[in-house]
Amino acid sequence: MPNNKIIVPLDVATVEDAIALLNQLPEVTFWKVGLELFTNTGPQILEVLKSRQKRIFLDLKFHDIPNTVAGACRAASRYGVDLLTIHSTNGRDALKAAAEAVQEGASQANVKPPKLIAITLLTSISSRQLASDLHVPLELPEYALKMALMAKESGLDGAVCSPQEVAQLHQTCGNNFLLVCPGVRPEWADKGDQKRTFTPAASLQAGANYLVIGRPITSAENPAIAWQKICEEVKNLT
Ligand SMILES: O=C(O)c1cc(=O)[nH]c(=O)n1[C@@H]1O[C@H](COP(=O)(O)O)[C@@H](O)[C@H]1O
Repeated sequence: MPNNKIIVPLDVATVEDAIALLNQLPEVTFWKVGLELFTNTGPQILEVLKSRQKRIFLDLKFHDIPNTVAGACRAASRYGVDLLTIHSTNGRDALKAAAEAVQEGASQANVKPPKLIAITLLTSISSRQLASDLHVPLELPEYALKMALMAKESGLDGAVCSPQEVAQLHQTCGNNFLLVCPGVRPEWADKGDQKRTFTPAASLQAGANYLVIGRPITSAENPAIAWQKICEEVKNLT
């Protein structure tokens, strides 16, 4: 079912608001808990999601020195979530340390280790900003690919990338490297702060394993109808 490939972020401030979304969207099987909700309320929402048999993407985007990143990944892996993020710009040493720490944390808690995936380049950054703000002299697709390859070589399970780069990453990194794409916008939705977008159908056709789609659904006047429209768009895609 293609709609099992859509992850909806709980980008809200309170557990009550998160539960309201869960109730409005009972068909969503995979939810993302990110910085806003986790910083406000801690791990409480993870238990709510587990009690409803939902899959969980814990998107805490760790970025620090190897020892600190490893400690954070070890701790996060004890929650028994399905996906966990760190930034590829942590560098190779931290990525390797994080990959090991994920296994340690999960085995300490006797849970399945999460798939550890690295942000290649945030989907809110344009080619121009990559050059002018981040002072990266490479072309954006080449930079994203290099970040994904470093993550793969460091033992990570996959990467987060924009759908505009996913075909190239899929071709180079292979079928076993998980590719998760935010920056997904149906034709009828506002882009907001997202710069490198594709539609849901085009993102899946380009090879994304999962799509992260937030505001087009969660900020819609009727989230259930927005969800249905997106499911309709992707229904014939595998
Ligand atoms: O790691 C992420 O999920 C992420 C990486 C990235 O490069 N861009 C990005 O938008 N995200 C997340 O994906 C979600 C996108 O939400 P919408 O822009 O509302 O669809 C947000 O929760 C972001 O935190």
